[in-house]
Amino acid sequence: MTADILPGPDLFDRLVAEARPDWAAYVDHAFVRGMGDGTLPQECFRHYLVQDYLFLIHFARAYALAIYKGRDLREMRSALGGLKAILDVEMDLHVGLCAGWGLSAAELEQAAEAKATMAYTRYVLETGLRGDLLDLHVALSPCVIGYAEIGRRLAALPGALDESNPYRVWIAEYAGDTYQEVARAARETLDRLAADGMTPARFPKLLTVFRQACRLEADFWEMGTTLAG
Ligand SMILES: Cc1ncc(C[n+]2csc(CCO)c2C)c(N)n1
Repeated sequence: MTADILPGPDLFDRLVAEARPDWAAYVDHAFVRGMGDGTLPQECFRHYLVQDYLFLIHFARAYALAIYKGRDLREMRSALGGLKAILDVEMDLHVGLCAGWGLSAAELEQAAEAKATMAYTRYVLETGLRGDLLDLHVALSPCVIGYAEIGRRLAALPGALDESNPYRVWIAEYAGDTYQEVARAARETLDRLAADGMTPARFPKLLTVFRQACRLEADFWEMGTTLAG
């Protein structure tokens, strides 16, 4: 390794360390706390679920873009795995969760996209379009890895997983081993890409993308909290 190449490991931790206020505003948003103690108004959660359905569709498109941006078959197949997981598994899980909250598939399909959903998803897609695979994965990382941290934090709160908390299914899903493993793999992907010739000059640019994505995640919670369209 030459002196001007930063080591790959722990890129995600370094981004979080440099973006603390934005990260904290996202993972500790009032919407999140309201899920933990069960006080979040249920109409806020329903609004969030509908917008998250639209969000996941664009998220799938971002993984499709990651296939295109892959530099070899290994990277392309890895992104294909993420795309298939969303289209074949996550979307069905989400539609099932929505059904439990009284939201029909037709309702989801007809919903108008809120501005916060548009802003966040298009920012991620645009970052990936103009940049390389590392830019795209950094833009995706607050979403993929952030939800694992939120799930873990909430599950550790007393009573969060009790029968009486209407949000226990959501919390258990993200705190569960399957999702924690998805987040661990996303960290590994970042480290692998960063180890592949990332220069020190690159870090501030990636940090800008990371901070922006954290702010847009916080805006997504805010949209749910205020029922904004
Ligand atoms: C606004 C918002 N941010 C993050 C996630 C979490 N998430 C996004 S895609 C996906 C599947 C990864 O394979 C998961 C778990 C979400 N649902 N909504």
